[in-house]
Order: sequence, then C-alpha cells, then structure tokens
Amino acid sequence: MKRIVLASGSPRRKELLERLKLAFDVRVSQIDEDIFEQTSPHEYVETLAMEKAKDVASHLDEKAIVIGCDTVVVLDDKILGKPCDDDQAMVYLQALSGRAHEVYSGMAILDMETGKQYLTHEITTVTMKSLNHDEIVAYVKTGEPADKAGAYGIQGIGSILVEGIHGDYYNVMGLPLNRLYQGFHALGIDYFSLV
Ligand SMILES: Cc1cn([C@H]2C[C@H](O)[C@@H](COP(=O)(O)OP(=O)(O)OP(=O)(O)O)O2)c(=O)[nH]c1=O
Repeated sequence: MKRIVLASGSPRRKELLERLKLAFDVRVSQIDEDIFEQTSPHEYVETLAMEKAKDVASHLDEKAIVIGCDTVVVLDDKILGKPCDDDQAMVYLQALSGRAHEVYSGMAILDMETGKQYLTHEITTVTMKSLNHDEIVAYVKTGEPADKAGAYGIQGIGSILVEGIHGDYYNVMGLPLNRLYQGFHALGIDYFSLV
C-alpha cells in the first residue's frame, strides 16, 4: 500500500482529502514562502506547491506520495495571499467587493518510489457581492479572513459574501480534487485501489 503524505498545515486541505476516504499523514513544510518572487500567478502557485512537496519529501524516512499545494487570489493581475493583519484583510475585501476575481491553486504530486512528478494549477472565478464598510468590519472581526488567501473563506461565513462561482469549488478551498485525481492517473496511481 502506498503511503500518502499531505504536505500542508491547512485544515481545509486535510478536510478535503479526508472526503476522498484516503489514508494519509500530514506533514507541514517549513519553507519560507516570502522568499519566492511573485512571477505570474500560475508560475508562483506551482513553484510554491512543488517547493512545499519537495521540502516535506526530503524529511520523510520512507518513500511516499507527497501532495503540496498553494492557493492565492488574483485581482487585476495582483496576487493576494494571506493578509498580514486585519487592516490588510479590510483592504483586500474592499478591493474584492462587487467584483470577479480568480483563485489559483498550484498542486504538486511527487511519487518518491517512481521518481515521477505531476505539477499543475487550477483557476476558479469567484464573484463577490458588493460589501459595505460595516459588513467588511464585521466579517474581519470574526477572525475568519486571517489565515486565508484573499481574506475570505468560501466554505465558512465567507459563503454569504459570494455571489457566484465558475469552476472547481474545492480549488477555492485550497485543493482541486478533480486535478488530484487526474494527477494520480497521470502518475499511474489507481485511486480506487487506495480507498
Ligand atoms: C480563497 C480561500 C482560501 N482558503 C485558504 C486555503 C489555504 O489554506 C489558504 C492559502 O494559504 P496557502 O499558503 O496556500 O496554505 P496554508 O498556509 O494554509 O497551508 P500550507 O502552506 O501549509 O499548505 O487559504 C480557504 O480556506 N477558503 C477560501 O475561500
């Protein structure tokens, strides 16, 4: 049985992988995300996903399939990561208010046994309703924006701020499940033999 390791400290990614009924361990990468240059969004999220996966793989004592991800929000070609504080969360939400933006997740899958790698990204468009100042203040106060790209969580209270979505919902939450399945297939890993 192949061992699967999720290279992420994100509780959302853990929750999503659990939905696929796979047995897996979680290891959190120690890379410093701030040292990576913000190139184009897809290059950026793919680079970070691969670096997280490689870092975790390098610390494992046995071979595994390692999954790394990175998620950002992109508005007018600008990358919005996790807000550094409440003020930045307010600025992000003001900018996103009443507009459509893209959510990019990069995903890297490393099969340490075969040495094969799969690297991809998924893009989902999210339209946010117009938010007034009081709503933004109240939402930031809930604490939900703090650890989320773009300062909102579509799966939580943030769901009431979202008017529409085009594409993979799970990608917005941080782990594009359909791509994951495609990646397993591309690497010759039979998902249904793992469940
Ligand atoms: C837009 C959006 C992001 N997010 C989250 C997913 C990610 O956890 C987070 C983006 O930060 P990431 O840097 O991608 O991930 P992380 O720091 O949480 O975990 P790790 O680096 O260890 O893998 O934003 C939501 O939960 N809901 C949303 O609607």
